[in-house]
Amino acid sequence: IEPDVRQALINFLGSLSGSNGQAAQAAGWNLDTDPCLDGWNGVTCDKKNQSVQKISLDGLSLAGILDVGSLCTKQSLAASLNYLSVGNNSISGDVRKEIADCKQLARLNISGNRFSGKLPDSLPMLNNLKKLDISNNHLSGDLPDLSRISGLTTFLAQNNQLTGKVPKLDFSNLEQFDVSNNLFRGPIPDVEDRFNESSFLGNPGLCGDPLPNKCPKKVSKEEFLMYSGYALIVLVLIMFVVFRLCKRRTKEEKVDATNKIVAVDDSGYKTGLSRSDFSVISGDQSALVSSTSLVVLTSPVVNGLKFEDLLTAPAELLGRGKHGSLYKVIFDKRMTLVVKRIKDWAISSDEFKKRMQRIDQVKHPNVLPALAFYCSKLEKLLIYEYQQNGSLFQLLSGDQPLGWSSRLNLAATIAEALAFMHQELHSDGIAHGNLKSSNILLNRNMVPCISEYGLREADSKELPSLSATNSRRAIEQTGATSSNSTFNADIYAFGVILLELLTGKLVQNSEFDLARWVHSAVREEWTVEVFDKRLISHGASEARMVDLLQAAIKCVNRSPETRPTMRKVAYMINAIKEEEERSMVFEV
Ligand SMILES: Nc1ncnc2c1ncn2[C@@H]1O[C@H](COP(=O)(O)OP(=O)(O)OP(=O)(O)O)[C@@H](O)[C@H]1O
Repeated sequence: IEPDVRQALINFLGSLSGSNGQAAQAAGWNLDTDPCLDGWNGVTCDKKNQSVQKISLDGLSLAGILDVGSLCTKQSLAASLNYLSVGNNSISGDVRKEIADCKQLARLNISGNRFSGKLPDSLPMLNNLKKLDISNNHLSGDLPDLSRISGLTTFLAQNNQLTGKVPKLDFSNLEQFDVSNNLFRGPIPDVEDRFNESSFLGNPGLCGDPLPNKCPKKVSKEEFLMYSGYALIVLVLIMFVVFRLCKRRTKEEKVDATNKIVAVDDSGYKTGLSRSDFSVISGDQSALVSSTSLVVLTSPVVNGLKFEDLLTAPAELLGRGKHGSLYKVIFDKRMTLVVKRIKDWAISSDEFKKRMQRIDQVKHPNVLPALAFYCSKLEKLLIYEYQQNGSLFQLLSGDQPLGWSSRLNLAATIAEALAFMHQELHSDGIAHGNLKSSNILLNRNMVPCISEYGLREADSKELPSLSATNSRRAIEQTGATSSNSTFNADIYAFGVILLELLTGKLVQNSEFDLARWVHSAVREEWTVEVFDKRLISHGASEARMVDLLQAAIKCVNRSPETRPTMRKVAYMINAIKEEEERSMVFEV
C-alpha cells in the first residue's frame, strides 16, 4: 500500500480518535508498516494484499469526527473501500458530502454515535450501497433522496430526529428497515407487508398502514374541482333566492311604511294599534340611517346588525319613560334585544360615543353591558340583551313575597356593583344617573344586574328620575352640575331602593316621597311600622332590618355631602349580611 494511502488512513483514524490521539498507535497503524502485510487492526485488504477493502472500527471509544475527506478523496483507497463501519463509538459532527467519493461502499455503518445535522445530499450517489445503518444518533432534517439507491437491503435509521416523509425505498428488496422514534410525518408508503408497525412507531406525525391510525382522507384534484362546482351552484341559487326575497320584502315595506311612522309618533299610543305594530325608528329617519352599522361594544351576537335590521324586525314597546322609549325587538327567534331610544339628550355624537365606550371598558358581572349603540344627530340608540325575568320593581310588586335574605342579598349585590362602578368611573364623572328598581333587572339565573348605567348625566333641569319629588330630594342642595352631585344622587337613589326593599312600598312614577315618610316614621319612633308586614310575619330579624334601615337613612340624607360613599354603603350591608349568616349558623 502506497505511503500516501497509509498517511490518509492514519489521518482518518487520528481525526476519529479526537483528543485520544493514541488510537492509531494502539491499533498498530504507523507509516513504517503496511496495513495489509502487517495486519493493521480493523483493516481488511483484498486477497492479493494490494488494496484496502474494509475499515471496521466499532466500539473503540472513538470520540472525534468522521473525516471522510482524508479517506474518500484518496482515489486508490476510494476505488477499493467497500466497507466502512465505525459503530458504537462517541463520534460527533456531521457526515460530510465527501462520503460520496467512496463510490464502492456497499456497507456504511455509523450507528450508535453522536452524529448530528442533516445527511449530505450527495449520499444517494453511493449507488453500490446495500446496507446503511445510521441508527441511534442525533441526526436531524429531511433525508436525501435514498430511493435513488436501488439495491439497498438494509436501512436502519431508528432513534434520531429525522424529519420529512418516510423515503419510498424498494421495499421488495429490503430485508431490514427501521425508522422508529424519529419525527417523520405523513402517510407511510406501501411497504408491501414486509415490515410491521414496530419499524414506524414513535413518529407522532406518521399515519396509515401498518400503524393503527388512519390518515385523513385526501381530496383529489378532480374531487376538489367537482365539490367546488357544486358549492358554486348552491351559492348562486342561494343568492338568487335571497335577492328575490329582499325584493318582495322591500315592496311590502313600502306599503306598510306609513302605518309605522304613525305608530312611532307620540300619538302612536292613541292610534289603537297593537303594541307589536311599533317599529323602533320612524320611517323618515330610517332613510338616513338604514345602511349604517351599529357600533358593537360587547357581543359578537349583534355583529353585523344594521339599522335596517332594527327597522324591519317586529318591535314591542316596553315603556315610554322620561328619557325615551324602550322596545323589545326579536330577531328570527335567535336573539331578543331591547333598544333604548334616548330622547332629548344634548350631548354631541362624539361625546356620546366616548362615554359609551368608556362605560363598556368597566365590566362588572352585576352591571348589564350595552351590546351596541348608534348615534347620529337625530338618533341615539342603545341595544341591550333582553332580560326575561323582569325587574326588581316587578318582583317587589308581584304576588310572590320576596324573603328577607333574598332582599338582603339583592341589596348587597347591587351595592357592591354600584360601588365598583363609582370607583372605576369616578374620574370620568360617569355615575348611573337614573337608578331605580325598574333599572335593576333579573337575568336568567335571577341574578340582579344594574341596567342603563350612565345613560344620563344629571343636570339642573333633568333630575335623576325616581318620581319628580324623590329625585328632587336626590340632588337638592348640591351644586347641580358638579360631578359629585351625580354620584351623590345615585347614593340617594340606592337608599330609596333599600327603603323599597324594607317597606315593600314602591315609589316609581308616584309622587309618594318614601324617604320623607320613613324619616318621619323613625322620628316618631314608629320604626317597626315602616317594615313590610310580609317580612315581619316571615320572622325576619328586626335588629338587622333596623341596621339596613339605618344604612338606607344615611343614603337618603338631605345633605348630599354627609351621605356615605357607595363603598361605605356596600361595606355596611355586607356586615349586616355576615351577621345574618352567622345567626343562621347559630340557629341551625
Ligand atoms: N334589558 C331589558 N330586558 C327586559 N326588560 C327591560 C330591559 N330594560 C328595561 N326593561 C324594562 O322595560 C320597562 C321599560 O323600561 P324603560 O327604561 O323605558 O323605563 P324607565 O326606566 O321607567 O324609563 P326611563 O329610563 O326613561 O326613566 C321597565 O319595566 C324595565 O324594567
